[in-house]
Amino acid sequence: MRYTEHLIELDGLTKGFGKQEVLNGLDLRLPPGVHALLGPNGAGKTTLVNILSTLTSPDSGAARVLGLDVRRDKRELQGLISLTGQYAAVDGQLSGIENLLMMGRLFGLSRRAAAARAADLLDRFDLAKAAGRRVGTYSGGMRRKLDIAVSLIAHPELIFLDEPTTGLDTRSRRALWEEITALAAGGTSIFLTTQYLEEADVLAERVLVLNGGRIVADGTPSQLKENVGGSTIQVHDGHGRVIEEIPTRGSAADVSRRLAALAAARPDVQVTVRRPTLDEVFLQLTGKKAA
Ligand SMILES: Nc1ncnc2c1ncn2[C@@H]1O[C@H](COP(=O)(O)OP(=O)(O)OP(=O)(O)O)[C@@H](O)[C@H]1O
Repeated sequence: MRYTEHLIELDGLTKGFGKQEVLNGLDLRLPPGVHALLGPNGAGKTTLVNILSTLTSPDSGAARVLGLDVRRDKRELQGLISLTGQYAAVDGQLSGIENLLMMGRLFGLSRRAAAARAADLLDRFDLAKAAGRRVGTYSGGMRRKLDIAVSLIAHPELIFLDEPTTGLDTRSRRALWEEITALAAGGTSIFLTTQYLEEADVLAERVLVLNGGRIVADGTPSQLKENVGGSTIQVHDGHGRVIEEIPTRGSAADVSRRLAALAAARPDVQVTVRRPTLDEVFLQLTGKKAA
């Protein structure tokens, strides 16, 4: 990476709207990689992404992205990042392919490279048939997919994806996951917000949970699961289906006590023990169920 060992650095970052404090003094150091920001509705995920991508100014504190200050070095930073989500600009007057080519050229791809990459992305996101149509005539879902494709056309240092797969069909969601994995393998960092914990689990090296204006958890998916502790004993029926889940504290003593009680009551029952899921981590940290 060009500027610093840190992808994102926050020091005492705050942001509010009127009397409402949304980000309440965030401190963070993130290395390059794929990172997911989780949090209940209204936690401030979009607000943080907007600050990091220079769309919104923080009230106080510092935010550096790729070593650049989001306020002072705004222009330079804008040339190194791309953003998709509710605010990304796709021109409704242009066709799908024209939007892609324009963005590819803006990011410095040759005409030929931009055309090849555009054709590949249109195909992956099932937009090839509509490629020549004005985007103004696209459905909401098609627009969303084009918005994502536009942000992926070049290889910026860092891509922000704000709830990228909300409302996408399964095929497009998988296509996006593959694109993210391929971009990350090529050295592009990704910062995504998501309501889908499975998405964070599959993609992210590091997961951050935002709640009540603060980052309440920060770690790899497995670290977060370990912190929750409590493995669960699953009881299966004769067909291998789980018919009951018995929560435990996760210690050998507690698991064996509960297994002993189960064995005494139902000696022939089949069991497995599973680690906590990211859903359970989220529930414990925020008191809310994920989407
Ligand atoms: N421009 C604005 N003016 C006033 N309030 C705002 C503005 N933008 C966001 N907010 C408020 O700030 C809080 C955080 O909003 P934000 O969109 O960042 O949350 P989020 O975590 O992205 O939520 P969701 O998961 O629902 O998308 C909300 O209470 C929202 O109403």
